[in-house]
Amino acid sequence: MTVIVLSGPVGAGKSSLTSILSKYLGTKPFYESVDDNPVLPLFYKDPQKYTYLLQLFFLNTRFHSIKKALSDDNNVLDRSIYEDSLFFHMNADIGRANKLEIQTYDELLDSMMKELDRMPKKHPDLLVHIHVSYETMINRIQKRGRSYEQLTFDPGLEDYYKRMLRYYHQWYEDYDYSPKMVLDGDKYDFMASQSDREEVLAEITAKLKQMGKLPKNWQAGEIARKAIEIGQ
Ligand SMILES: Nc1ncnc2c1ncn2[C@@H]1O[C@H](COP(=O)(O)OP(=O)(O)OP(=O)(O)O)[C@@H](O)[C@H]1O
Ligand SMILES: Nc1nc(=O)c2ncn([C@H]3C[C@H](O)[C@@H](CO)O3)c2[nH]1
Repeated sequence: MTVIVLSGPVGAGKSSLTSILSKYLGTKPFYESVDDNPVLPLFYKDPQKYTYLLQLFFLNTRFHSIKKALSDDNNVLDRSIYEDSLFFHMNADIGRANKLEIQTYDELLDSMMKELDRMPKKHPDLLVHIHVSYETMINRIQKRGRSYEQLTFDPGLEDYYKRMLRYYHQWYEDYDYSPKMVLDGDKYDFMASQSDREEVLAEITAKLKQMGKLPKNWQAGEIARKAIEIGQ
């Protein structure tokens, strides 16, 4: 099997699909640190003050989970380490980090990536990017309901999220660490529609098959079929 990373902006559906896909493929899910992240609410309240600390927190937790995930050739990861850099530089571009912080962060990330050279695998086998429009993103953020991510909490988040979508567009175009594919997150409701869920899983497994990363006779067994059922 293989290491798959899901990418995409806030609320795109990465955690949800990580759960579905890992059950479907019978692999282990690795989630981003959100509910146990003490810095995240502080950041949304005062981004100017907490950008740097939040980035270090994410880099640290992501690095630990990547090391675990890449030493076992059988996982699905919710977000990539490459997106940490996207977030940091996006925040730096709006004046939330100074030159020294930028330089220190970039050097630290570089050293961490070099450290990964010693792992059995450095990059994922496949990046699955979930593309969403601004409208979908906002709907999903509202649906999930984390208070500090809402536009009512900070109207400035509208610009922040629109900027994020632009940065993600360019980031995905430039990404070349592994094969990649994009899913239309506006079109597929893999949370409520069983046929959408089946289509999304079929797209991913077709890509893995084409890459030779699925065993030749791989068939969705009993447990995999359960992952397709809504409510599982
Ligand atoms: N394709 C989809 N169709 C409908 N609802 C979805 C879809 N994907 C996710 N959702 C819903 O949108 C919300 C956000 O999803 P999720 O938490 O998986 O996003 P995420 O990309 O992991 O976000 P973040 O980067 O902020 O952690 C959840 O309420 C989830 O149920
Ligand atoms: N500033 C910042 N830098 C990151 O590296 C980063 N990674 C994730 N996040 C935010 C987005 C969601 O609110 C929430 C869950 O993804 O955490 C980040 N925010």
